[in-house]
Amino acid sequence: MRPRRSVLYMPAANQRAMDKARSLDVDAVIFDLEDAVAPSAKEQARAQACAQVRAGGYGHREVLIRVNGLHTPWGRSDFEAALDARPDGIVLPKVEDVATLEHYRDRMNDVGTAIPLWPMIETPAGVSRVDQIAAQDGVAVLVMGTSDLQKELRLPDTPDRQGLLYALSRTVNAARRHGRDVLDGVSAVLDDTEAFTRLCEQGRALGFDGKTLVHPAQVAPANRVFGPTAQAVEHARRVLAAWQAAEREGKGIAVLDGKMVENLHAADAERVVAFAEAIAGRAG
Ligand SMILES: CC(C)(COP(=O)(O)OP(=O)(O)OC[C@H]1O[C@@H](n2cnc3c(N)ncnc32)[C@H](O)[C@@H]1OP(=O)(O)O)[C@@H](O)C(=O)NCCC(=O)NCCSC(=O)C[C@H](O)C(=O)O
Ligand SMILES: [Mg+2]
Repeated sequence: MRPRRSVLYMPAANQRAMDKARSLDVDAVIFDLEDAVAPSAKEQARAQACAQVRAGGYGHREVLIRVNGLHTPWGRSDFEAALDARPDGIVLPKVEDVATLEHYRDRMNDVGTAIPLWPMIETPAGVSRVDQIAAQDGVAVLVMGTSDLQKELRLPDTPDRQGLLYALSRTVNAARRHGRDVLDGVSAVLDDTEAFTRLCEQGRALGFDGKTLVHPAQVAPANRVFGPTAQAVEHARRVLAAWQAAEREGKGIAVLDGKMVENLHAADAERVVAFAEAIAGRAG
């Protein structure tokens, strides 16, 4: 199990941010070559992102590169350079169909490499085809691009994200159906921890594994909300103990604190404990 509670973007043109990420308590970092980089800085950013991946030093953190789309002047060269640098994953913006993913996969086959793909769902077409996208070999994580999607859908910027709920839930459903992780989109709120925490809680309630972030101040709230609480871990351990005791007695069902415990509760508890152990191992 891989914790992906906090996944921080940074512009690959910003050397200082990429250096700083080595000391942040994030689960993953994304060096962005797409929207956070001005056209005039694209080539330099690409070279810096790849150099940073090669230099390493990010410890337990997954390191990813977000490339520009295939329809842009930089997309193909970004992908080639990323394949060469071998990050832990490649984030693909605005994926709308299976053919796009096949192109990337064919290219990886050509050069005999396989790097996990993290397609972004951030257009109406992407939302409509998200199940087919999630089903593709090589896809590890689905990433919501809520800023682009909000723009495409012409949605007002409301704190409850009402207009996005269909796309968010549809994407979570597709991810779960095909066994992928799924990340919520970014928030531009940098100076209001309470408001940002509420957004994380909404994402957690919708079923996301974690949130994509744009600033170090967002890391701690995301880790807190998307990680299991100490009480949840303690409860999960008790559920497992009760279930194992029932199994030893040849029973297919247990009772704990006046509540029925079935196989599915035990499986969920196992996942919570494994998640907590993965986070603890990561910290160590
Ligand atoms: C938003 C920012 C431009 C703000 O930057 P800045 O003014 O430098 O912030 P601070 O002065 O508060 O920074 C304090 C220190 O933290 C470092 N820092 C800041 N941001 C990051 C970061 N993202 N990663 C790592 N480190 C960061 C600063 O360097 C300061 O360090 P120090 O000097 O040592 O004290 C900036 O936060 C920023 O650029 N954020 C990322 C923006 C980004 O990548 N956007 C693209 C991805 S989101 C997207 O595209 C949406 C998606 O596609 C969709 O459609 O939804
Ligand atoms: Mg976007």
